Amino acid sequence: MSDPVLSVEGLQKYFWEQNSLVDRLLGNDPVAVRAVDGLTFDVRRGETLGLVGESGCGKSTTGETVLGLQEPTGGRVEFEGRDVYDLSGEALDEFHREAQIVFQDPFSSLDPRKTIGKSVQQPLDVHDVGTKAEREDRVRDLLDRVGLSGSQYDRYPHEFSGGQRQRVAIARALALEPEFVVLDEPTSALDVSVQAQILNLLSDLQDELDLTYLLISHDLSVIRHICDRVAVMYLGEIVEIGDTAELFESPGHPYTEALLESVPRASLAEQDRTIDVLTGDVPSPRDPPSGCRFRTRCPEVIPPEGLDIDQKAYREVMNLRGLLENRSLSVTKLWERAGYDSPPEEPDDAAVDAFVDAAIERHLERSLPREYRVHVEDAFAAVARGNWETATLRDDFESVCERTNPDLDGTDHPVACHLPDR
Ligand SMILES: Nc1ncnc2c1ncn2[C@@H]1O[C@H](COP(=O)(O)OP(=O)(O)OP(=O)(O)O)[C@@H](O)[C@H]1O
Repeated sequence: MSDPVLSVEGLQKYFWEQNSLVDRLLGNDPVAVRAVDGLTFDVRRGETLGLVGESGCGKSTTGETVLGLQEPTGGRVEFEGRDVYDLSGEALDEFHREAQIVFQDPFSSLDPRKTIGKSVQQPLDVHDVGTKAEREDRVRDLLDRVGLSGSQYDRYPHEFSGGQRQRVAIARALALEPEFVVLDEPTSALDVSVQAQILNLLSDLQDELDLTYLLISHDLSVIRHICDRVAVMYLGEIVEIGDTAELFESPGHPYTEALLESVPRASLAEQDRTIDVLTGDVPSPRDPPSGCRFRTRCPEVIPPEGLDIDQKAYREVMNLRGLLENRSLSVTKLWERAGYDSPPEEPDDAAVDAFVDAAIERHLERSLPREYRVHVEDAFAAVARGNWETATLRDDFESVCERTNPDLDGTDHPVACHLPDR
C-alpha cells in the first residue's frame, strides 16, 4: 500500500448563517451549516480517490477546504507530511504549486477576455517560473498534451467547445507540475459523448505525470470508470471507504447500497430489484439528525430489542415520530378530517377518539400489532389535547441509530453502520 500524499483528520467546515450585524442587533442566533463534519481519510500516492454522494452532502466544500481555499472550522490536513494550515511563506507557495483544482464549469472558470494561452500561462506568471519565452513554450507543450494544439495559444474561450475548454482548464491546473489535483465534477457540465474523452485524458495524464487525484462526483458511472477507491459522503460525513470494485459489488452501508440502486440498470435481470431506492430529501445540514445521519431515510433502521414489527411499519412509525418531535403534524387538518371545522378548545373523549382515528388513518397505512398501536393512539390523543411533550413515542420506539453515531470501523473497507457484517 503506497504512502499518503494527503491525510485528512477530523476535518470540519461550518458556514455561519444569521451572522450579520443586523442579525446580532435583532438578537438572531448564528446558525451553523455543518457542510463538512469530521472527515478522516487518506489519498494515497498515485491513486484516484472518488468522493461521491448526493447534491449538498459537502463534496465540493471538502475539496476546497483540503486545498485551503476555504478556511477549516476544525481538523488537520497534511500534505506530504506537512500541516497545510500551518504553512506560510515559501512552504505555502510550494503547496499552492503542488496542489491544484479543476472545477466543474469550464465556461465560468476561464476568463473570456484572455486568450487560452494567457489563461494557461497565468499560474506560471504568478509564480514567476522561467523566462517569458520558456513559459510560452511550456504552455504550447501543455496544450498539445491535453489534446489541443500549441498553435491555438492566441484563441479565445468562445472559440472552443465545452470539452475543449475543460481541456484548457486541465492544462492550466497542470501548468505548475502539481503532484495532487482535486477534480470537482470535471465532466458534469459536458455532453455525455465528451465525458468519456475527458475522463480518459485525465487517466492518461495521471499515468504520464504520476498525478494523485481526488475526484468529486455525484455520478457513479464516472466514479466507477476512473477511481481506485471511493469514499461515500452523506450529510457532511464519510459513511464508507473501499476499493471501487469491492464497494460496487458489496456495498457495506445502506446509503451506498441505495445510491447504487438508484442508478438505472441496463440488463433485465438487474432491473428486477427488490431493494428500495432512495426516497425523501437529504435533511438540512443546519440541523442534522441525531445519531446516524442516514437513519431518517434508511431502509434498515434498527428497531429496539423486542420490538417485533416489519421494517416498513417501523419506518412509518419513525417518520411519524419525526413529525411529533418537530411538532409538525398538521393538527388543524386532522381535526377537519375528524369532522371539526376548527380544533376544539377542550376536546371531550369522543372528539379525541375521532381525532385519533383520523390521525391513524392518515399516518399509519400499515397495520401495527395491537400492543404497539396503543402507544401511537396514546400519542395522537396527547396531541389532540395539546400535550406535545408526552407524544414523542421515544420510550417505546427509540432506535440505537438515533442515539449513537456509528464510527467508521474496519481497516480495508471501513463502514459507519450499527448493523455488523451487512
Ligand atoms: N458559502 C456557503 N454558505 C452557506 N452554506 C453553504 C455555503 N457553501 C455551501 N454551503 C452548504 O453546504 C452544504 C454542502 O455544500 P457542497 O457544495 O459542499 O455540497 P456538494 O456535495 O458539493 O453538492 P453539489 O454537488 O450540489 O455541489 C450545502 O448544504 C450547501 O448549501
